[in-house]
Amino acid sequence: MKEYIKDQIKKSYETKQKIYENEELLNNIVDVAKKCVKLYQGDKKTILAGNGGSAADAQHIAAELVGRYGFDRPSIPSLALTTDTSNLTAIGNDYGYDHVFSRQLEGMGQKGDIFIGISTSGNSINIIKAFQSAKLKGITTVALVGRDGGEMAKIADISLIVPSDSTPRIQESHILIGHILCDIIEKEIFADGVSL
Ligand SMILES: O=C(CO)[C@@H](O)[C@H](O)[C@H](O)[C@H](O)COP(=O)(O)O
Ligand SMILES: [Zn+2]
Repeated sequence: MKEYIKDQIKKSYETKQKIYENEELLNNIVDVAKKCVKLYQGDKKTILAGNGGSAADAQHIAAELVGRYGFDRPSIPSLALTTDTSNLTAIGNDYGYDHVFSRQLEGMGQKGDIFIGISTSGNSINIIKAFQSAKLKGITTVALVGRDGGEMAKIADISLIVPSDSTPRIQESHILIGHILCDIIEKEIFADGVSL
């Protein structure tokens, strides 16, 4: 049993090691961080969504920005589309589950916002539909995905593809990337910044 646990931990840090060595992915994280920092000056926001574990990641990241990540500072606007059960059930019931995020994005997204869709497969239809709505509204799309990036990576403005085929390992890396983004955004806006 202990060997099995150690093997799981090893697989997790091996995935993170691959991210550490992936210059393209690191450059894309820098790109997303810079764009998110600019949002604050323009009174715009990050919007996030995902299904299952990725829904938890979406609201976790939004809460780090609206609340605080590492130190006290003014709130940074961010919205997770996974938290309002009235919206989710009404839209799901009346239009279908595929529309639960796109409909909210149409209502609450503004030109200039950034939408981060989180999916391990890159193929969740409700996120793909939200990307399509985002494009129509002039909202930048970021695919935080895994595997081959799926359909989401094909249509997103920027793709952060975790190099793994394992759903849990991808999710663990997604929250690592989410935390790094929150850390940079917070420091760039309200502290001395980091050297990007
Ligand atoms: O957390 C997990 C599995 O680790 C699950 O809840 C998982 O997120 C769900 O099956 C999702 O529906 C998977 O969707 P996606 O990552 O392919 O977009
Ligand atoms: Zn999970």
